[in-house]
Amino acid sequence: MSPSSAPRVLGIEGTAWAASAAVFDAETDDVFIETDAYEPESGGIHPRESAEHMHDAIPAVVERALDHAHETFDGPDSEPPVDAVAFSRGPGLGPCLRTVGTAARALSQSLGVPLVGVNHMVAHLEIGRHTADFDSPVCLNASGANAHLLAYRNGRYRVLGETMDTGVGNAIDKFTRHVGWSHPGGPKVEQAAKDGEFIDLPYVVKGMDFSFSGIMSAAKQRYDDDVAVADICYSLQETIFAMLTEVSERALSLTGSDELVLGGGVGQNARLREMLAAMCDQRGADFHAPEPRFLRDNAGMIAVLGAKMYAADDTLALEDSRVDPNFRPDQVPVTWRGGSERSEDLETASGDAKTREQREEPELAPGRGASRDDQVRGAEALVDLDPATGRVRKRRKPKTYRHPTLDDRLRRERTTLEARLTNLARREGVPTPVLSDVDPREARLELEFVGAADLRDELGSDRGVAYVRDVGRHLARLHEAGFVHGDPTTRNVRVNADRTYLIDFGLGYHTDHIEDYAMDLHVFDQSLVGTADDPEPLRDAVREGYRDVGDERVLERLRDVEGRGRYT
Ligand SMILES: C[C@@H](O)[C@H](NC(=O)OP(=O)(O)OC[C@H]1O[C@@H](n2cnc3c(N)ncnc32)[C@H](O)[C@@H]1O)C(=O)O
Ligand SMILES: Nc1ncnc2c1ncn2[C@@H]1O[C@H](COP(=O)(O)OP(=O)(O)OP(=O)(O)O)[C@@H](O)[C@H]1O
Ligand SMILES: [Fe+2]
Repeated sequence: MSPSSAPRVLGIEGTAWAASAAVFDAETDDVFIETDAYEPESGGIHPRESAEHMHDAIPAVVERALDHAHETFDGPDSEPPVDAVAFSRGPGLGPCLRTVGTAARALSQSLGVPLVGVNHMVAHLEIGRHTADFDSPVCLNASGANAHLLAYRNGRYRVLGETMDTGVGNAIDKFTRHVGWSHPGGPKVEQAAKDGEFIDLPYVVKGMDFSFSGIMSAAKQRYDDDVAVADICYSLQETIFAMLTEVSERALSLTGSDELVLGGGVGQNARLREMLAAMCDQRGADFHAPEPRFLRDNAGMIAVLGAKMYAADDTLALEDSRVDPNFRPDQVPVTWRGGSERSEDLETASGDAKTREQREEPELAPGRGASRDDQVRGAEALVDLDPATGRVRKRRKPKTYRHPTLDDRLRRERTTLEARLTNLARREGVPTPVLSDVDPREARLELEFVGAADLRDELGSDRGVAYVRDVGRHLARLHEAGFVHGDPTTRNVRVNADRTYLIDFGLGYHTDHIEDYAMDLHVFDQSLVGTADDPEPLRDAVREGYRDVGDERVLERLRDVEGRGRYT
């Protein structure tokens, strides 16, 4: 029997705190959700307690979902009221996942319908794509145990950037535990932030990766130093959410996408949504956040993605249905996109996106005439080419989503750093644009125009591998000299027939830590994965180039960075 094209699917979720069951009917687009939340009496989530909660609560929520399925089913009584059972296979807490996996297997057998194993993080993304009716958005997952940026490319959701330590919700919850507030802390911080004023806290982004450990220790320290808790909450939100918004903008800029969706429990925060909406508005992109019941953990998103997977025949044999606490979104072969799914829309939508990108981001080419067209919009800056002088003027414009104090600080600091490190890199033998003027107060630079194209657009050319090898050598030279680029992406490299230039050093800094050097390579690696059709030979090439000049220990550390499961 071939899968129904408008299936009805029962979903079960239980990765951490939400014991949840849902029924999705693809025909009516109706999603019925029943959730029983685990609320720890003290501290954070205890894996064993929450598994017990799953054990006690799952049967009841499943029963209510099944009742609903029966009530809304107009087929014969002899047939099951759903076509498949979908469940969260991971990531999540092992004991919880196993409880839910067992329930899902039993149910699929007793109903006599196939089992579908859903990646929880991909479900957070797909529910946004489903409710927005977007085609190929960048997705910001802002949940408790995770925080990452995903974009679809060649059959997978690629991780463009992610937290280097804890998930965003967990970071906030750790602060509120320190203050003595009960779990979950996110809503309490949102409430307390209403009466706060801005104080400086560490702001850490590395390309499209980011880290919360510095800001969380600083926040706890401020609390111990008697700084008003409202001010800390307000500033935590302003800083953390600005980081997430900035990396989202960078992902839009790098991929050329003009659609952003939000997923995850922290997405219920109004200030985060406001910032993302303002950023998208400022750059002419579309933003969508699903309704709150689809943002926090819920079985509705599992049922919706389960239905897409079921329609694509992507079901699991019982013996292959093991759960996986470290299940990464980029491990999932995406079977349900393209092909049958809205292929016409796919074409039109990507066509539109291209037109928009061409309008906003015309190729920079010297001597192309019409000055108004010679403007490129990066994630941070507007870059104008003056055809008369062959120079570019780069201006970091104020970002309306950011608190003005933070915005001012970042734009000035980065402009100063960019000027200094661009020159320093050239002294180390790395081709960079010659600087003719810098004005930190106005966050403005004047630079030589370099290269004929962005590396992003030349990755598939004959010289792609050679360019990338150059980048490996260049990064090694910077690291040998004691600093990092900070944002080495395929858009921050300009190339022509005989040179490979590094540009945009605004996120660079001096450091002698191997970890920072490895991170620099990791950022470039992720941008290759996000922008190349065939990234593997290029990933090898950057390592080869690095090995020519740099320290082998950095490459060893890079393997370490890649191997880290970041589900803490
Ligand atoms: C693997 C899975 O178990 C895990 N689930 C999870 O983290 O639950 P989720 O519902 O997506 O997010 C819960 C987090 O969302 C935060 N949160 C809830 N409401 C919030 C608000 N208004 N502002 C900020 N954070 C909020 C909570 O503090 C908590 O840390 C995940 O998706 O990472
Ligand atoms: N000196 C230059 N010569 C030629 N092209 C340049 C130069 N500087 C910038 N560009 C072009 O403008 C684009 C954006 O510049 P840049 O990366 O400096 O801005 P940004 O806003 O910091 O970008 P992002 O943060 O997205 O990397 C580059 O990808 C490149 O195409
Ligand atoms: Fe989640």
